[in-house]
Order: sequence, then structure tokens, then C-alpha cells
Amino acid sequence: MPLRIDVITIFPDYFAPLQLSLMGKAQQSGLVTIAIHDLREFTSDRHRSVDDTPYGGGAGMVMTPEPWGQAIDAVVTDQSTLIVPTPAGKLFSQPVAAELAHSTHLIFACGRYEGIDQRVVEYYRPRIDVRELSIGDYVLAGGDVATLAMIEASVRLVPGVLGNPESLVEESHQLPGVEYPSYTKPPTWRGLDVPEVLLSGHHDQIARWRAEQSTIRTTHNRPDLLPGS
Ligand SMILES: Nc1cc(-c2ccc3ccn(Cc4ccc(CN5CCCCC5)cc4)c3c2)n[nH]1
Repeated sequence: MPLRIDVITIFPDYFAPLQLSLMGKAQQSGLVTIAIHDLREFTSDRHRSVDDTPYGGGAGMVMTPEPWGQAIDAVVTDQSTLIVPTPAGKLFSQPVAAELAHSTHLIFACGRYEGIDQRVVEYYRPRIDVRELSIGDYVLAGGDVATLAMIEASVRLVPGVLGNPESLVEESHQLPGVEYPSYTKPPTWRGLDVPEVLLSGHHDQIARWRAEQSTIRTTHNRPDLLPGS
């Protein structure tokens, strides 16, 4: 069953990169189909407006619910998962990407301005799986880049999309923490040598060295990922 993805956005051109490289091949392989929809196609006024002033005051504009209702209704089925990127969402992560990779149908609602009227989430929540997701603790100008990141992270986990599945096996068995450093030819570059152990062919020593390097890097860069933290 291929994964179907519908993206609703006011900037369809943001999603041109999905036709390239791995994402492009995934679509050609028939494992994934991705359709991009312009939210303004679902407006009914002459100005094709999608935003208005926020109730309760506050800076900026909020996206009105009706165009979203029309656009989502045009693609939704009872198998759909609606994903709404937002700084206020649960944190997207590799386990979430793995869940999404095994879905049947994903609808991404890419907001702009200061966000989407919350009643869109409230309306669909009793009907389908709705997930408000953040990709990190920083504020983007809209949900489009967050959607690109989540699609890329999820689609690469769809069985058959990645050429070399063993890299996923290694990724999934990764120790808690960050990955070890990687090296390739030449053995010396600008006076810098590849760590000797990696040229030794002693696979158990290499595995030990890589585990040590992962721990050193995790301690330095991501102590929050250390076991027991
Ligand atoms: N991980 C992550 C996802 C996003 C994301 C996703 C989707 C949208 C849609 C719009 N924006 C821009 C935006 C959102 C929020 C604010 C602040 N907020 C506004 C309402 C009142 C309180 C304060 C400002 C601008 C988005 C940003 N950023 N980072």
C-alpha cells in the first residue's frame, strides 16, 4: 500500500525540492505519492484571502478556518492523519518519523502568518488522527519548511525507498546518543590522517572505537541524550 501525502500550502513552490533526488525517486517507484495543493484554490472571495485579524488582539494575522476546511475536506478519508506543524506542537522525532512512514495517508496543513484558527484542529480531531508537531524550539515563518523536514525524515523510512536498507538497520541500532564520526579516502588529507583503527580491519576494535566516539560526542554535544539523563 503506497503512502499518500497531500500538502496544503499558500506556497506550493516551496515543495519543488520533493521532485528531486531521493524524494523524486520514491515517487517514481510508486512507494509514495505526494500532491501539493494551493490553499487559495479553496477560497471563495475575489481577493482569495486566507487570513484576518486575531480575536483578543495581538500582533499579526491568523489564517481563517473556512479555506482550510474546504481544502482538507477535498482530500480527507477516514484513513487520514492530519499533521499541523506549529511551534506549540509535540516534538517531531525519529520514532514519530517511523510512525508516519507506516501511515496510509498524511495531510500536512502548512500554516503561515501567526498560525491557523484552532477550530480547524478542533473540527477534525474527533474525526481523524490529528497531530500538532514542532520540529524544534525555534520559530519559523510558516509550516512549509517543517513539513519538508518531516516528509524527508519519514519517507526515507518507507520500506524500499532507501537503496541501502542496512544503513537504516545501523541507524535503528544506534546507541543512545549521537553517531560516531565518519571518514573515507584519501587516508591523509591536508596532513590529517584517518584514525588508525579504522584502517586496521579489526572489526571488534572498530566497533569499540565507534562506541567511544559516540559517547564522547554525545557528552560534548548532546548530554541530554546520555542514558540516565
Ligand atoms: N518547529 C516550528 C514550527 C514552526 C511553525 C509552524 C507553522 C507556522 C505557521 C505560522 N508560523 C509562524 C509563527 C508561528 C507562531 C508565532 C508566535 N505565536 C503566534 C500566535 C500568538 C502567540 C505567538 C509566530 C510566527 C509557523 C511556525 N516554527 N517552528
